[in-house]
Amino acid sequence: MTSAGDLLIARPKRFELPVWAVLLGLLLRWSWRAAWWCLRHPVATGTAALALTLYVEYDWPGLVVPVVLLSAASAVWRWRHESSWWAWLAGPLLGSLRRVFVYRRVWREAMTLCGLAATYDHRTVLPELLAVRSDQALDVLTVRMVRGQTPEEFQNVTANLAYAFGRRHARVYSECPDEPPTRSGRLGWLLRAVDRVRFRDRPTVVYLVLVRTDALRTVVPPFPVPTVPDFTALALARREDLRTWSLHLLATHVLVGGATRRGKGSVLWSLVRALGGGIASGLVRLWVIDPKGWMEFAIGRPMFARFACKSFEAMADLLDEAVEVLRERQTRLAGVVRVHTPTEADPLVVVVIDEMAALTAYLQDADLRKRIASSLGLLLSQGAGVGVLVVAALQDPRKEVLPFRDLFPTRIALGLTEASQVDMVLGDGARNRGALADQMPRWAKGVGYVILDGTPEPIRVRFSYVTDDDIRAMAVQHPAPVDAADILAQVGRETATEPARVPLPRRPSGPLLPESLRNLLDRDNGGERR
Ligand SMILES: Nc1ncnc2c1ncn2[C@@H]1O[C@H](COP(=O)(O)OP(=O)(O)OP(=O)(O)O)[C@@H](O)[C@H]1O
Repeated sequence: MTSAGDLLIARPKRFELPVWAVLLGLLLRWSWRAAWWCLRHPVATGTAALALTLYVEYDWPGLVVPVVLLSAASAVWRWRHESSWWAWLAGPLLGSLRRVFVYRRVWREAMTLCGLAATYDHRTVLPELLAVRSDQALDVLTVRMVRGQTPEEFQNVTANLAYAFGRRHARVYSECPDEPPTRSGRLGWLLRAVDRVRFRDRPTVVYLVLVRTDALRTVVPPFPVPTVPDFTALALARREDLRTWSLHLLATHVLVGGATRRGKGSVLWSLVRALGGGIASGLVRLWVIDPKGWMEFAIGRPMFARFACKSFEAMADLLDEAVEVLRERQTRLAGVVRVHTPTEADPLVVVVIDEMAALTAYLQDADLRKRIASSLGLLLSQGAGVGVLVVAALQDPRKEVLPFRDLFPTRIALGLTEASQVDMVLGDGARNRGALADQMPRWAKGVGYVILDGTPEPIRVRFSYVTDDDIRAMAVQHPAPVDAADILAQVGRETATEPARVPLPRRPSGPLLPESLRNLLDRDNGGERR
């Protein structure tokens, strides 16, 4: 049995330091820290040293005069070239101030409460805030993750991070959200070398983008119509960072998902507008299907090479003819090119379908529905490479409604009604990565999420709002050529009145007899067995 008297208590030996040694140690420690801080912040240190020298030499005028001169120079710079002023002066300055006075102050609390702090060796380890870069609308925080963390852990708490820093919108990127600029000129090689270091792949950091000023709150006016559209960059929307979001239309199909009255029309009309110059020159042919019957597209009719809006047979015919164009091009281009290049002789055919579910799910005529489904399946699986593209809008993105959802490589999600629909439109995990399309406020008409080429993270954009008057003006300025419908010698079919819808065959009315009995009666009457 062990008693208290048997226990051996071991105490570490304590050295008593004289007070002067303690004070000297503290002094050395703080001096080392101050020197290290100055080395890490050369601009702030240099500015402070300069200000001190000027003050000592010239008293107050030595400080006031340079401040006034620098402010005037800055104002002129901003007036003459605002973007470079933001990139080189205001952005870095504002970023440094916000880093110290906004983010560093609440960093520990925010990281801990958002569940991003880890514990190692009985110590709390936090993600490290490396840098903050600001522009007119956004703050981009470069954050070094704790060892063992992945960008997904940050993406899963994107909304928490936004609110933790007092913002409504945030996005987490695993790679630098900015692209390296194109450098040319005499010093281009040097700048390119610097960019290679600046934009190097950094798997240990994530980029947290916080929206400071929501640039998408105001309506975006229509973009100018280029004379020759660049099919790889059609300007359609404004991004959160005030840049223009451009659609890469070449060799892709586009799906626009959005609940009713969320602005699907503005996406389609922004696209039609961006293609305007090509419509008039014959470089693009728009084949438009509007199952809502004249509701959405009728005022732009002069711009369309083909238009079907009243009968579903005409819509099915239009799609069949698009398949014919596809087949003809496949035969002609096989072994010659891999991707069709639009020319006036061989234009890009864009089949625009508003409310696609009307053709794929709500159409009652089962035969017609099957016919439409088979044409759409062919167009979506084989049309992109030969320049027969489909741009479709729909409200309900479920598989039952749109079985070909996965055949659309480019997808746009406007305001949706359910969280699950976001991933249905943009792909698995898009909502976790920040596409909160189901939480759009009422004012956010025409606001949506898109996925940029090459990055898995979605960005928020607002499509330009093309009014009815703009559409009328476009129809006058950019009408389709008179022979626009004549791609496969089909002149006149669509300009002719659409065929009246043939009524569905009805079952002969009569006594409700069982099938077997009716067969027996038919046989007795000399009729054929059913
Ligand atoms: N980009 C936009 N900017 C501002 N307001 C817009 C924008 N797009 C649409 N709106 C507004 O939202 C309303 C609905 O737009 P739109 O008809 O395009 O929606 P939709 O999704 O096509 O509707 P539906 O489901 O009925 O087809 C418009 O009347 C317009 O006032």
